Amino acid sequence: MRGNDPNRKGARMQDILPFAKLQGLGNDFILLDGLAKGIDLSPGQIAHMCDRHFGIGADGVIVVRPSPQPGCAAYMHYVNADGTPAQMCGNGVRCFAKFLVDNGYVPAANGKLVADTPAGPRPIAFEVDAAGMLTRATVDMGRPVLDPALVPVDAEPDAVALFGEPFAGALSLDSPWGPFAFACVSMGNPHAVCFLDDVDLDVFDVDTIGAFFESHPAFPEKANVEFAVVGPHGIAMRVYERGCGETLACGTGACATAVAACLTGRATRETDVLLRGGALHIRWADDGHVMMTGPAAESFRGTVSLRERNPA
Ligand SMILES: N[C@H](CCC[C@H](N)C(=O)O)C(=O)O
Repeated sequence: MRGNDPNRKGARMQDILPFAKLQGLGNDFILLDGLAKGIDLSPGQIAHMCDRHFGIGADGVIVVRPSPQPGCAAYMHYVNADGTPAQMCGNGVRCFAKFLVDNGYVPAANGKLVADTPAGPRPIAFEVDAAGMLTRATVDMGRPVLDPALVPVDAEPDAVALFGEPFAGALSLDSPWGPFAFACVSMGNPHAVCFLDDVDLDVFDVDTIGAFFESHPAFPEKANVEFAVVGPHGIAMRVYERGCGETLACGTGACATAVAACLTGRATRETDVLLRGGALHIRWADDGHVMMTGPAAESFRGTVSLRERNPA
């Protein structure tokens, strides 16, 4: 029988990777352990894995790699569902921490670790359950970057007209649905936050309008686009992510939204961002660092074939 051919089995083993599927508020990721053996995937392989019909299905892939930085537990290599890499992923880094703790790379008793990321080191304090599995984490997401040149965004100078407050990364962009005012912030990755008034976010066409602005020329590296409505219980927000589309939650987007809301007089320095997948607690600390607290959970584990491709 063909199934007993040792040569065939050898070929199959090289093409199959174990993975873990984790999520933070429904923002879901495929995690691959690259600590012992290097894992380099093509954009096509990433896109196949993330396809919700032809692959596993996810918003992105996280490859856990050794970190050269002293004091860092490991390095988080994050890739969007379309195969494009990104500098930071807030929900992803909580799942990254969970992967390290649950698999024994970091002792649960430590209660903290430092994640190395393309945006720099990110200290994390985590909670575990009775079995020592990580359940929630608070991530020091670093300082927001407000200089338009570094977001990057081709901003306009006159923010006061848009927000009633000075804001460096402000601009108004025309669209088939009228003008939209954005407050742009980087958390290591670019975000364009639009505050909407008197809009029911549940029926707002995030897919169409978000896609229009994600690739707008005003954003040289594209942008994660957030639509936010400030309310009595926090900031409701939906997000169209760069390289992915709408996700149920976005940690860096929640941080960017909270910072923009604070700077434009719409919120205090501590608030809940209410996403479709749940709430993230954001505190913009006095030292300028943004602290993000939220859950992380494992959905399942499995093995994935690297030979498969999406049909053309
Ligand atoms: N979901 C991620 C953001 C991914 C950002 C990525 N789409 C980009 O290109 O910057 C988060 O929780 O922060």
